[in-house]
Amino acid sequence: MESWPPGGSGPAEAGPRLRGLRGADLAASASLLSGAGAGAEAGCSAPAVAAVLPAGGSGERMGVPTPKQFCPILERPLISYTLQALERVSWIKDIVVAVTGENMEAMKCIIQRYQHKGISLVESGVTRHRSIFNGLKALAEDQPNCRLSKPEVVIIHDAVRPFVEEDVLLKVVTAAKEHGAAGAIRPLVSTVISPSVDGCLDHSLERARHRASEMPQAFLFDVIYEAYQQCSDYDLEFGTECLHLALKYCHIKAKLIEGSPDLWKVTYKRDLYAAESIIKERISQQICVVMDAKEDEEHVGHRLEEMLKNELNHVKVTSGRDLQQIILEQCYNFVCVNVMTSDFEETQKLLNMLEESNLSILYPVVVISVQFLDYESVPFGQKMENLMQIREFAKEVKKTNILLYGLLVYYPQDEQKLQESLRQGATIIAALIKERNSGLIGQLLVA
Ligand SMILES: Nc1ccn([C@@H]2O[C@H](COP(=O)(O)OP(=O)(O)OP(=O)(O)O)[C@@H](O)[C@H]2O)c(=O)n1
Ligand SMILES: O=C(CO)[C@H](O)[C@H](O)COP(=O)(O)O
Repeated sequence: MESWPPGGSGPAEAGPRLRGLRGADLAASASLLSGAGAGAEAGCSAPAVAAVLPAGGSGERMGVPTPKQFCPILERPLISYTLQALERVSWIKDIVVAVTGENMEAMKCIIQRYQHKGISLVESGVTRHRSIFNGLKALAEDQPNCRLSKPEVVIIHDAVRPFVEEDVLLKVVTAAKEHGAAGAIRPLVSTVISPSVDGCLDHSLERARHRASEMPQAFLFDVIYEAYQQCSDYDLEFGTECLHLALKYCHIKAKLIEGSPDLWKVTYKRDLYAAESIIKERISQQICVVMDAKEDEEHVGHRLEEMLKNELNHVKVTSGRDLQQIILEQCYNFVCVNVMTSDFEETQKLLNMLEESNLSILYPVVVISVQFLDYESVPFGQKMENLMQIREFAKEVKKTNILLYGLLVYYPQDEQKLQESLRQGATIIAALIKERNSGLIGQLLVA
């Protein structure tokens, strides 16, 4: 049988006390965990994996009335981003979310509105540990009315850490299968010191020898469930570390896995701004340019596309020849360049397609309709009258989370001036996409 890691350093250290499972033969790749791929053919078993998300806190440190897991980022509650991050991992079978009775209905609405799948809800407890314990009970077979099946490995992840990636989940699950428990860590940013009762420094820890414990963490289910069953009321009330419970009650030394900086826990108000910036940056990496004219190296629309490519060199600019495919690839930014006409026919076609695709359920989609201000072709007044319709279109599509903006690019005869207009246009497009400001929808900006 193929062992893991491939070419690894022999058998694992002494296993967890409760192990009795499959020893060091690990399901250790995503394909293996989803039951496909070479490892599966070789006969290694993929562990059944579930996740528990504590989401029953009140977010006191954030200082706003809404618990932070329900605070909106780009108009979508924070917890929905975390659910999205977990549910896209195909080998996580069940996700149990612990929320307060008071927020149960709100949570159901979030699940429905953002089309989350495979989520079960349980009532949270008065502390984080109690909420996690309730989540675990929903997965344990010894509980009455248990509808879910007991996983071999359970991931525990805070609902307020939205940027968890599949690779770190895979690492903690793989390590948990081998060691019984595993958790993500980060280097300490500040030195940890211990004050004495009189408020003076008692001692300080050597920063390089300590780490911050983050999430996700993963455990053999039997290990962590037993730890919670055994642990004291004091632990349930004041404890902050699940890995510690596994150590204290099951003698499991968790494997520590280096995590990425994005794993941090949204705690203070400024963290919401940071999370919003990260999300905006992630969805602004690709722009699709749709044109109403045939391909022609010379025409002004093509020159604008080239300008976008040159000015925004960190962004992928694609042409919208295969729009369906681009929508499927989850591009959230569209520039509709109208060279031939001064109406919104082409823009409307694009908007219809976007609405049908449901692309904007999770993120606001930006559409910028570009027109050229060429005074010679159509009388200016008439053109403006047509263009002002953008206000109504923008109001309408905002309901489906599409942000529509207009951009008029001055098109003079003078080559140098035209070049400057196109550069300005590219800068405005970049700013609209980066900011996703819903206050500017329906505006006709001029480059
Ligand atoms: N009784 C509790 C307390 C906390 N949590 C959850 O545990 C995670 C991490 O806890 P923390 O950041 O401390 O959240 P809060 O307790 O909400 O924040 P604060 O300590 O600022 O009040 C959050 O997803 C939070 O909702 C929970 O499920 N049940
Ligand atoms: O980082 C963690 C390690 O387990 C936990 O998320 C953290 O300890 C939660 O504690 P608190 O609820 O006090 O913020």
